[in-house]
Amino acid sequence: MVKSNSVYSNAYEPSLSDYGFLEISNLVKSYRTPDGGEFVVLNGVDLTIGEDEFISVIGHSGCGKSTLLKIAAGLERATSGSVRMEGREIRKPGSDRMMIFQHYGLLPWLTVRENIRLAVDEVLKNAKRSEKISIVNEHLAMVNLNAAADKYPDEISGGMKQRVGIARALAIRPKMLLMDEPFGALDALTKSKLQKQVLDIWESHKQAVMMITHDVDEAIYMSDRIVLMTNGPAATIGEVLEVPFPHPRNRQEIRETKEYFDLRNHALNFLDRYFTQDE
Ligand SMILES: Nc1ncnc2c1ncn2[C@@H]1O[C@H](COP(=O)(O)OP(=O)(O)OP(=O)(O)O)[C@@H](O)[C@H]1O
Repeated sequence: MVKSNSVYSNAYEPSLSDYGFLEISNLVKSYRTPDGGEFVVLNGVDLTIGEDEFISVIGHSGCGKSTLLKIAAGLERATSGSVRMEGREIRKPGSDRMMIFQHYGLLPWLTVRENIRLAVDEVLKNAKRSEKISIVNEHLAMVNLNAAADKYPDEISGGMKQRVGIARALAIRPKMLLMDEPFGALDALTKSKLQKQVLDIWESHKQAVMMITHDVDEAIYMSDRIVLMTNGPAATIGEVLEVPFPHPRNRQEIRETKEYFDLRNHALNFLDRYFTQDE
């Protein structure tokens, strides 16, 4: 059931009950071209994600990573094949899945607090006012944004905006987080702090996560498995690597291990191979 061609697949063995939460089967996505032809973006993607599993997806630009994430979010439909969450076909966006984008997606005319509150209002329609206020406050505190709660997005830094996006996504307690290069626009220090913060939150809440990244170190530090995509058009999953480090992880400590070095080189060599094919 688990697609894993990895040389590392014996290093970390999650139990079978971890699997089957999100199931992507034989997924094909193509677009009509202006001349009436067909442009196949994804061809035959099979992937199963556990309900508390953190998956990273890496691949060269244009291979269809965002398309895959959008299909899982219900923002795009597959051309054929299926994407099921807890056995039900995903056909449209739902509050059980939340997306976090690289470019924040905040509403500029609402304050930090109001941006989070809006999502809570939309999803937890029947909750009491006091309950909603306390959920917003809890999530503001979780990402250390109490002091910025009444500021507008253009009054805060990129890292803070991304924290608002994360708090907003988490506040509605989705079963799955879909993150499209969530740290891509941040400076190195902010990125590292926020990666740790997201991992801390994930370790205490344990949702399914699918995160697109271009950063192999980020993928190894954060995820349980790393999905390596082949190049497009007609991209598919080339390999799935198991990350053999238990959570919580210490970034410095794991970096000094041979397993880290081998895993990193394996992923980079895979990407180099595909890059070279393109040249
Ligand atoms: N609505 C659309 N109509 C036609 N082609 C599309 C559409 N959306 C995406 N594509 C094409 O699908 C391919 C995959 O795009 P996608 O954004 O999923 O790639 P990606 O791997 O996420 O890229 P990047 O890493 O650069 O963000 C690209 O060639 C893109 O031009």
